[in-house]
Amino acid sequence: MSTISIPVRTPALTYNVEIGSGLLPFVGGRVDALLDGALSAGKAKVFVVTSPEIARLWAAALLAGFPTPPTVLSIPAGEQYKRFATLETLLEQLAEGGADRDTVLIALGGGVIGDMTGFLAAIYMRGIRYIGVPTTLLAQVDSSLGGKTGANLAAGKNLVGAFHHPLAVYSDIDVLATLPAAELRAGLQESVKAGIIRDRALFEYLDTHSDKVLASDPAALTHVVAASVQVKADVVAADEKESGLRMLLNLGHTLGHAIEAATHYKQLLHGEAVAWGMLAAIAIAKRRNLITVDEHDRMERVIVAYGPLKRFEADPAHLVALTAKDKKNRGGNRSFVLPTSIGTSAVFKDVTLDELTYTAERMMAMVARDGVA
Ligand SMILES: NC(=O)c1ccc[n+]([C@@H]2O[C@H](COP(=O)([O-])OP(=O)(O)OC[C@H]3O[C@@H](n4cnc5c(N)ncnc54)[C@H](O)[C@@H]3O)[C@@H](O)[C@H]2O)c1
Ligand SMILES: O=C(O)C(=O)C[C@@H](O)[C@H](O)[C@H](O)COP(=O)(O)O
Ligand SMILES: [Zn+2]
Repeated sequence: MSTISIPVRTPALTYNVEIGSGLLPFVGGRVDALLDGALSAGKAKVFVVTSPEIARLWAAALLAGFPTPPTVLSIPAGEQYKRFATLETLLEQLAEGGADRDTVLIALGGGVIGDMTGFLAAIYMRGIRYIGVPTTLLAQVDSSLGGKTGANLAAGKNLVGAFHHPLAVYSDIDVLATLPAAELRAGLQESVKAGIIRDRALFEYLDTHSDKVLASDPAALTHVVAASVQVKADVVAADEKESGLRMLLNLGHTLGHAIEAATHYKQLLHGEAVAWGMLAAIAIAKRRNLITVDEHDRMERVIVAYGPLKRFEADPAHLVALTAKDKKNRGGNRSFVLPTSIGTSAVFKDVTLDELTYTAERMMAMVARDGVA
């Protein structure tokens, strides 16, 4: 089996994101080796956190590779469960199951499972280790690395959490075969984002290979996952805690997160909300002459190609009001990520309420006109 390993370098540790087909049955052995044989020696317990549907599809292949059977904890699927109530249930289950400071958690699932398992690992006994086994395209290209973990509040997206990196990430491209098409498309919007902010070659690839990518061609998906992970690994290495450069990974998220909160995390997938947020951001960039009309139209075409852009209900003024909760805001100023070309971007602290209102109203007009039911 040939795999690609991409290191994520942080001040405290360096870990690898391993990407390949047929990786799942080998994860147990790799984790045991990473822990110097602690699993086979019975010195560390493993808890796999997942959801019933993912467990049905992929848990057997993962569990078979462990020297001793891990305990499986299951939570319902969906963004609306990325909440404290779910975490509390899991924390009690860890304690009842005898998890201790040597325990290792495995996140088997998409970004919701990954963000919550990472947060569990950050707070259980003040911090234990975890491993990512991402099963959605979104989690493979973005959420499984970088150490942002957390949960949502009614007031806003990801308003609680901790920076806590995994020990390693194992991305098996084969698991994407069972992913619903809408989830694949939503995840690919984070790759489009990575291309727009920092990697023109990735953007061009997504533009010119959309047929193969959307048909889940394994070679095409492997390329997209590896290139997206490289973008994120480079950004995280330069700015782990998001004091500057890392904000670029938030392109489309200022309004995207506002849409998710306004719709109570129920109407759109995260990547679908980010797609609308990116359309809004490129509209501001065009209006400011940061990008040419041609660049704008090409970005718009690629975002739409990886759509469909789903309809949702929200009041533009409410969306703008929700951006006040954005974690990137500092000293009363909003930080807004805008592209400056295809493959470059910057953080702007002078985006006005008028610009936000213009773009939110324009976006809601597009939702009404072009949004897919
Ligand atoms: N921490 C980060 O850096 C970061 C980055 C991007 C997104 N996120 C977060 O990630 C979350 C979105 O993640 P997501 O898009 O993976 O959604 P998700 O975790 O909700 O998973 C999507 C759906 O796909 C199902 N599923 C997962 N794998 C499957 C498979 N292989 N086959 C069939 N079904 C499968 C899940 O059960 C779920 O119903 C959001 O909460 C977002 O905020 C975090
Ligand atoms: O890793 C990052 O940094 C990102 O911003 C990646 C985003 O795709 C992701 O949705 C992240 O969860 C957003 O984090 P937040 O800090 O804006 O809540
Ligand atoms: Zn995101």
